[in-house]
Amino acid sequence: MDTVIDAHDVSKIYNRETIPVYAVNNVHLHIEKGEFTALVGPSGSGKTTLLNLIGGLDKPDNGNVFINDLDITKLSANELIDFRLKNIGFVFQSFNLIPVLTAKENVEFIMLLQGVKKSIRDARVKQLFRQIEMDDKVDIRPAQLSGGQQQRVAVARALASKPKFVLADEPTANLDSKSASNLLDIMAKLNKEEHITFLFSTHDQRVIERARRVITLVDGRIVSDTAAVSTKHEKVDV
Ligand SMILES: Nc1ncnc2c1ncn2[C@@H]1O[C@H](COP(=O)(O)OP(=O)(O)OP(=O)(O)O)[C@@H](O)[C@H]1O
Repeated sequence: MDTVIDAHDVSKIYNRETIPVYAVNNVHLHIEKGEFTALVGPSGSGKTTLLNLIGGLDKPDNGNVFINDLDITKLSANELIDFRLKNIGFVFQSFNLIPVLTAKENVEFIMLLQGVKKSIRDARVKQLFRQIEMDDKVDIRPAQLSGGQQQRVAVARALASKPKFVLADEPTANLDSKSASNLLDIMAKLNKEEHITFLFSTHDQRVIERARRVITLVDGRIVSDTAAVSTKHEKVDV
């Protein structure tokens, strides 16, 4: 098995000095290459905090986060920035595209920061826009795109530097059901055909139904971990 994410006994405690909040509480989580996994749970159960710890956007108070065997909790702030840029794709609830850039420029941006040469950038952008089925929208700015189209561009941007995995925090929260379903189709296709690993948090039942593994958090702890077998879900060890 090819483990991409190994969160080991990870905790994040807010307000330690007053009334402590155990946002993530002794969590162990393994994600293998090629997974399509949903993180679910009530509001405030720690989904965003856990994704931020795995993505190196925040540091745990206890425990370690290994990404392909590298303990990212040991990296300095600058090393983490570089590591994230090369290894992790992020998709946010609110799309977070840069408004003054076109769709193509948004997708190209990280490759420009990495000094990727133009011919390679152009080929990658072309391939990504084909994959998100938006070849005809490359030169359009985010404000002229629908929410669903903006989120598809955000997925393309997340994939631009060929990350080891994509973290998506409530990617369909701001989408109507047709756009949400379309986004899921594209993510599922990228997962199936390109073996892209996705870990996403969601409240959306339609998204949960599409996941192949569903991990439930309550009060910062994993309370269930189920693997889908065709349309059924089968319990696995937590
Ligand atoms: N910066 C912070 N300072 C203090 N408490 C925080 C902070 N961020 C999150 N929390 C608390 O940590 C807990 C987990 O929050 P988190 O945002 O991770 O939950 P969530 O499952 O993503 O919620 P939602 O589904 O509403 O987005 C909550 O009790 C929240 O109030």
